[in-house]
Amino acid sequence: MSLSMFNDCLYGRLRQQAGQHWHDYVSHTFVQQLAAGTLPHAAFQRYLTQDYLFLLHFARAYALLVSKLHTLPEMRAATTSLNAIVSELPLHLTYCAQWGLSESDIVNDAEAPETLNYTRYVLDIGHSGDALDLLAALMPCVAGYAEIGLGLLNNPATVMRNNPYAAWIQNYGDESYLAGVQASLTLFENIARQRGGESRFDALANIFTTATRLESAFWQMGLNAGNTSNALISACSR
Ligand SMILES: Cc1ncc(C[n+]2csc(CCO)c2C)c(N)n1
Repeated sequence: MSLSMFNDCLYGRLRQQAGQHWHDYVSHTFVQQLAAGTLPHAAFQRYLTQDYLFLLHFARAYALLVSKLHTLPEMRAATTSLNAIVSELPLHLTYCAQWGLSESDIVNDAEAPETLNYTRYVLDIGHSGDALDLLAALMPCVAGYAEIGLGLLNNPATVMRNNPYAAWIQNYGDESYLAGVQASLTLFENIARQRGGESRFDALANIFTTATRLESAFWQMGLNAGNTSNALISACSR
């Protein structure tokens, strides 16, 4: 699999039209600092904790997608993604433990506005729209992380030795993970063909770009927590 998979078909056109918003998401300062190994510990911890809460709701969005599909192969494809997220959640807790975060720290943390905004937006699109609308809201997350992971792994400037975030970077370039992304892209293109994707381009672009902006806001939430003055404020209020 190569980065060219991101240029084709409806997905490629949606990614293209998102323009600067897409660029802001995939090359966010959070991602750059992660690649350099310079991201503050507090920023990554905040991101990881909120990501667990994010993934819980994302799994619900995939469950909603299953209910909006009509054929068994499509339902199977969406169920595979749902299962991948649900089975990744305990692994996420193990990973968090290495960063000094216990399960109760994570589960009891209040959802950040950025987490609420993003996940409930996706669920709202799912409830008010059809399977294609929902997939347009899900794709920036699914395919964007693969693009970020592959981009970092293929970039000679990425620091992999003595980088505390190397395992995270490696994970998003993993073959089995990328196969899952490919399956989601295929499902998206099939549903787009069935449900008049081209004639709905503007509405889908709006959804896709909104989800992309919410991804950037999610990175920014993590980055803000690593900001020294913010870290001091949150330490004082504990
Ligand atoms: C904020 C945020 N955005 C995207 C992902 C990545 N991600 C979440 S579910 C999924 C597909 C199934 O594994 C992928 C790629 C994340 N973890 N957190």
